[in-house]
Formats: sequence, structure tokens, C-alpha cells
Amino acid sequence: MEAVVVKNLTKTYGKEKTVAVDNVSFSVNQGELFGLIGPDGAGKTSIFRMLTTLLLPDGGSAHVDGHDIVQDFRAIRSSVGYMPGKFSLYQDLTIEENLHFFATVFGTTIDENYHLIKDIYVQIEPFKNRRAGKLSGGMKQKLALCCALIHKPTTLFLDEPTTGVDPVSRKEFWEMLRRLREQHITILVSTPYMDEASLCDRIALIQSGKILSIDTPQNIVNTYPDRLLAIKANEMYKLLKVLEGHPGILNSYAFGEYAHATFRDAHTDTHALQVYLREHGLTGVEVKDAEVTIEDSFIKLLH
Ligand SMILES: Nc1ncnc2c1ncn2[C@@H]1O[C@H](COP(=O)(O)OP(=O)(O)OP(=O)(O)O)[C@@H](O)[C@H]1O
Repeated sequence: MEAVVVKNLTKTYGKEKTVAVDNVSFSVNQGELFGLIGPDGAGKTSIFRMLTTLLLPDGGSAHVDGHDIVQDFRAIRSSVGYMPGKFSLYQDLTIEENLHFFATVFGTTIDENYHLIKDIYVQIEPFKNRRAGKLSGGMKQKLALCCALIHKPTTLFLDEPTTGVDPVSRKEFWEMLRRLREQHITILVSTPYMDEASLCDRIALIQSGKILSIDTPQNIVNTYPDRLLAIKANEMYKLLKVLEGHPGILNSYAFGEYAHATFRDAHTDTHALQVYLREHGLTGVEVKDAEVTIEDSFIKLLH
């Protein structure tokens, strides 16, 4: 069954009618871990705010757990959990007070749903008397997740939960999400980090308010249409310049210590390419087939 159904959802802002969300449609199955993946300003927050009834759409419709986001906003507010990108915590309240506050607002108690947050809460419990404003990014994030979970939501919206969080805490956070999924909670998560996409069941790649592709991360990389090469040389900037000037080039960009490149001819001779690069003054040249990532797929879709 579908937990979230979005049809032609549109949102514009201001007198200039800046289009933030442009005719977006997708659906999320119950119990699914669904990712909205896209850079800053892509429209992720606007979509989440409409689905959590904090913002009215200009067009289209959406249902969460069968409830209309405009007509049935009260039902949605009591059944979903929302962790906004900017922390929602009360900085002057302690960990325990924040959690107690969120439980009370939703007419429940910490004890009633403790089993849902236990795994996460035990990690911050030793500091339960510390004010939220004095916590590290990773601890704030864990507390915010506990607060969003304490009323046992059917659907959880997490807006960029790992932005500004260190790599170890990011990894832990995703492990927590996968465990939560086992509790049959539907999870929608947004992130600008392409490496996190592979941890979702399905993802929507989004840019400038439009969805470019929706599928499982594996299918998205499997349907990459070109042969992708990873190319290394001693000078990255010069390498990119030389690749740009190659008569057969489709696209090239820096990707870690390599450049990723696609060519019109899928059978581009890698040896001939190495010779070409050396003839253009590059040293330490290495050319090999690259493993396609979500980021490569995203870049391809943008072109
Ligand atoms: N209140 C507002 N008034 C005017 N423009 C807005 C407003 N809120 C968002 N926008 C614009 O709408 C577009 C989408 O913003 P949104 O915050 O939904 O994107 P996002 O993908 O969540 O990115 P970010 O991580 O930067 O918040 C951006 O161009 C943004 O500048």
C-alpha cells in the first residue's frame, strides 16, 4: 500500500513566482525508506513542508496515509513525525526536557513509546541533563530524531538530517534509519549527499524543483547510458582542460583524485586516449573503466 502519494505538486514563492516545486509526482510505499536527493535549493524542504502541512501548495495534490494535505491537515499532523533541517529543538531545555515536551504535545509519554527510540536514546541518555544548545551536531541530530519519533509516527520526514554532521555520525545515523524501517515506519529522507542515496530503497533525484529520475539506486546506476572512464594525471586542472578539447568528448568532471569522462564513441580506445593525453603534455596518466555512481547518473541527467 502507498503511504504517500504526490500528484503534480507545485509551489511558487513571492511576487516573481519563483518556482520551487515544479509539477512533482511520486509515491512512497508503506515501510519504504525513500530518499529525495538533490543539491541546495532543489526544492526538497518545500516538498517536505507541504507534505507535513506546514506550507500550502499552489497546485496539485498529495495524500499522506490516505489523508489530503490540505483538507485533513490535523490528521496528518498527529500521525507524522518531522525532523526539519534546521534543528527543531528547544536550545534552553535539556535532552530529557525536550523529549518530554514533544511527548506531551502529542498526548503520549516517553515510557509509552520508549522501545522505538531506545537504541538511539541510550547513546545520549548519559547527557540527559545537558541543554540541547550545548550538544554536538551528532547528538542534536539523535535527540531531534528521538523527538520526531516519540509519538510513534506512521510516516517520518527527515529533512537533510545529516547536513553538518561528521562522517562517523552520518554512518551511524543511516544504520539507525535502516533499523527503524524494521519497525514498519515509512521514512522519507532528503539529502544533498549522493553517497547516502545508495542506502535508500528508492530515490528521486531532484533539481530546480523537478524530478529527474525515480528508481532504486541500483537501477539508476544500471541504466547509465554511456561508457564511463576514470582518468588520472599529475595535473587535474590541465587534465580537465585537455579532455574538454578532445574531439570525441561528451562530458568530463573531477571525481575525487580522478576525472570521470564519457565519449561519443562507447568503444573509445583507452590506449589511444592515453597517448593523446601524453601528447598534450600530461604525465602520470592512467585510464580505466569507472564504476558508475549515483553522482555520475545525476550529472548525466543534468546534461
Ligand atoms: N520563503 C521563500 N521565499 C522565497 N523563495 C524561497 C522560499 N523558500 C524557498 N525558496 C526558494 O525555493 C527554492 C527551493 O528551496 P527549498 O528550500 O525547498 O530547497 P532545498 O532543496 O530544501 O534546499 P536547501 O537545502 O537549500 O533548503 C530555492 O530556490 C529557494 O531559494
